[in-house]
Amino acid sequence: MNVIFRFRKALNIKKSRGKIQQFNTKNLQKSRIHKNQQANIMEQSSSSSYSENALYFIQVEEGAKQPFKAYAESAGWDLYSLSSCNEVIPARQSALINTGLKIEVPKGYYGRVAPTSGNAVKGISVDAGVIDRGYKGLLKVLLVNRTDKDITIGGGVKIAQIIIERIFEGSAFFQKLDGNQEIDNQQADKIRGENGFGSSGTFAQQNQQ
Ligand SMILES: O=c1ccn([C@H]2C[C@H](O)[C@@H](COP(=O)(O)OP(=O)(O)OP(=O)(O)O)O2)c(=O)[nH]1
Repeated sequence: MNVIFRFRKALNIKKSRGKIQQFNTKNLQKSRIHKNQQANIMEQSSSSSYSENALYFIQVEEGAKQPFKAYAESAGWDLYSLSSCNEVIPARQSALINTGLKIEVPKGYYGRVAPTSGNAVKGISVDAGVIDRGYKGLLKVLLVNRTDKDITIGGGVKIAQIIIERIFEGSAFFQKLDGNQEIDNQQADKIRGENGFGSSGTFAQQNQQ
């Protein structure tokens, strides 16, 4: 699986014998590999073509940092706060921290945002964390402050990691007690787009009805 970091601006255009050579999926092999080889991530301009079998991290906000794999065999890519971040998470509360990135998850996978052990031992954990394929909104991390003191999340700090996991994409059936078989495709046909964080209903809303 290719892992690609797309810059908001087309940074990866290089001049070759007077011609402009632009990276796309056809010449990914020639793409400049990020300085840290262990990161196993290729930089690409935003105008390059798209493959549904690759993982893309797309920089959409100024100060968004490229995800990083610390070791070749790390399960996840580390995620960072925006360079301008200065968010206080009050004691025993949580806050959504923006990464400034969008993500394109490859077909057959989803992204799981998980805590890093380094943050967890300091009492900072992660909630929620399911990133659906087809989600077009900003990738945000729900950080939980489990300590009795307020914690300030500064700019460009490691907040979590994202692991890309396989999912089942076959048909689902609901068999009723009377033996009639129904397939409920109402939700499956909807396009998520930028909807998230309770767009399809929440526990609180159900209780209000
Ligand atoms: O930690 C998270 C969790 C979710 N999301 C985004 C991506 C995900 O695809 C979307 C919806 O998340 P989820 O399905 O968990 O939330 P929901 O409460 O069920 O919302 P919805 O009704 O919009 O599905 O929100 C994040 O950016 N960070």
